[in-house]
Amino acid sequence: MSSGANMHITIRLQFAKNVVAFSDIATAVGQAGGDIVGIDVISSSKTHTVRDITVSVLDSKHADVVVDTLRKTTGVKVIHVSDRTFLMHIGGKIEVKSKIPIKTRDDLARVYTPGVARICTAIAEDPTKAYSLTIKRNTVAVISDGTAVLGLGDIGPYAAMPVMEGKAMLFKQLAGVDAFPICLDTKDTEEIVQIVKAIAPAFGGINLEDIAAPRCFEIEERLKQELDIPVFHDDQHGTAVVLLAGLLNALKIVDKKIEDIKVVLTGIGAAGIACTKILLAAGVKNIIGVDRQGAIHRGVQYDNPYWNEYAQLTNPENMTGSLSDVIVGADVFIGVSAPGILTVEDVKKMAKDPIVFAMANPVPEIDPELAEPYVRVMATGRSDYPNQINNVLCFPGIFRGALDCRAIEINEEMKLAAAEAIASVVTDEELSETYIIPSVFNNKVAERVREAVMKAAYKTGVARKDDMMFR
Ligand SMILES: NC(=O)c1ccc[n+]([C@@H]2O[C@H](COP(=O)([O-])OP(=O)(O)OC[C@H]3O[C@@H](n4cnc5c(N)ncnc54)[C@H](O)[C@@H]3O)[C@@H](O)[C@H]2O)c1
Ligand SMILES: O=C(O)C[C@H](O)C(=O)O
Ligand SMILES: [Mg+2]
Repeated sequence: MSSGANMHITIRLQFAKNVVAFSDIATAVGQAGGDIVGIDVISSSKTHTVRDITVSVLDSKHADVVVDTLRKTTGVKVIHVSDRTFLMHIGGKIEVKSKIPIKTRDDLARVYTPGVARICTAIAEDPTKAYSLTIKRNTVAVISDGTAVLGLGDIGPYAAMPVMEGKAMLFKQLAGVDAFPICLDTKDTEEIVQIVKAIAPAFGGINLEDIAAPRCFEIEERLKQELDIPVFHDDQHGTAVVLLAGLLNALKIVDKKIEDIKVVLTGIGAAGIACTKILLAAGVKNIIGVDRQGAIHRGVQYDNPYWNEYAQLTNPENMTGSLSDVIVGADVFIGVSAPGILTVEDVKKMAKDPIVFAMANPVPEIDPELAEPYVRVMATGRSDYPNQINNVLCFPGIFRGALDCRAIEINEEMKLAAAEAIASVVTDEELSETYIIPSVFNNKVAERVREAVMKAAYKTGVARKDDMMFR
């Protein structure tokens, strides 16, 4: 399975009219397995025509096959090939816009010097005014060091930017939150903590993203202690919240109780540890974590201190061995690890009505099409299959709620409330094997999450804004 399902490429071709007809070109594309979904005439002379053809292909390898076929077709010259996804990224995906135009000298004197000085003085006298007089109240920093980007791993801060820009787009579109992507060229915990603290005045919240474990745990802990605005590591808590929402609904379908299930979870990193903790808090008793070298168990001293703690909290029967060994009889598989590590044979060893959440991005632990015949409920992190378990269902709404009540933190109660809110969007009548979790585009999600999170924030005393509605 590729990362580019439904990929479209646009090929600019010049062809000699007296040598080749467009129908020959279409046939060549078809024989190479491509599907022409759009044609634009760019120019035409007596002898030559230039056209852009948009072709649907399976993945980048398949794209090369189609382009090669055209290159070998007599009379055809491939001028260039572009990929629609690449085109969408040219120049980046977001920009800053002013709310008010500066048309006159008078406007200038208000938005800028000298008028702005009065505003600055007011904030200097009362720093809480930063919430009413600056972008702070609606702005979140999306911070990454580029070390655990999707499932691509440590690809660095430049390569991480497109993901962070995408997160900013989602914050804005789904919850009206202005988010700014900041990718740091350092992997040093202390330096990251100091940089984030130093830039915090502009922001009402900090969303940490794609920072590898175990460093991400310390960074988050330190920032939570040292800042008075919410700090939330999306890959840990956003994922955990959405996973719990999906699992609560999937268990209704298979009619199993959360206390009775056996869960096997792969990838004991940022997402895996947080998912495990939320599941334990929600009542799961038997959960076994598996990383590269097998099941995490007591009896080994791990270099990673978080794994030693993990072994204490999980694996009640202290099972050892590989994923294939421990998956026997499991009711639920959760993957937040790497592509293709769960086999069909493994799925066949699971208990009746298996639930498989293969959430590695962009390529899941098992190809849903291979797993499909053997599972009862299948979910992935992807948008091109049903049941997308992705933290995008959580982070816009949870920050919307936290910003609106000016919460000092996002605590456990707020996360559990968010999970229940997401799950509740799917009604009992709607619930089915292919609909356990609402779509990213369901506009009820962010609003429900916001309300539930604010309620929990007021209840737990972390909201700073007076709001009689939630008292
Ligand atoms: N669907 C979602 O919403 C969502 C959210 C967060 C993370 N993810 C995905 O989960 C994965 C992990 O993300 P993370 O932020 O926790 O990264 P991470 O680097 O913190 O952790 C990844 C863990 O997986 C382990 N791992 C790698 N290959 C493995 C293998 N073959 N078998 C067992 N374990 C293996 C690593 O050793 C590490 O402990 C990524 O693919 C990411 O895209 C999905
Ligand atoms: O970015 C996503 O789509 C989900 C998640 O944050 C991930 O890192 O995979
Ligand atoms: Mg992420």
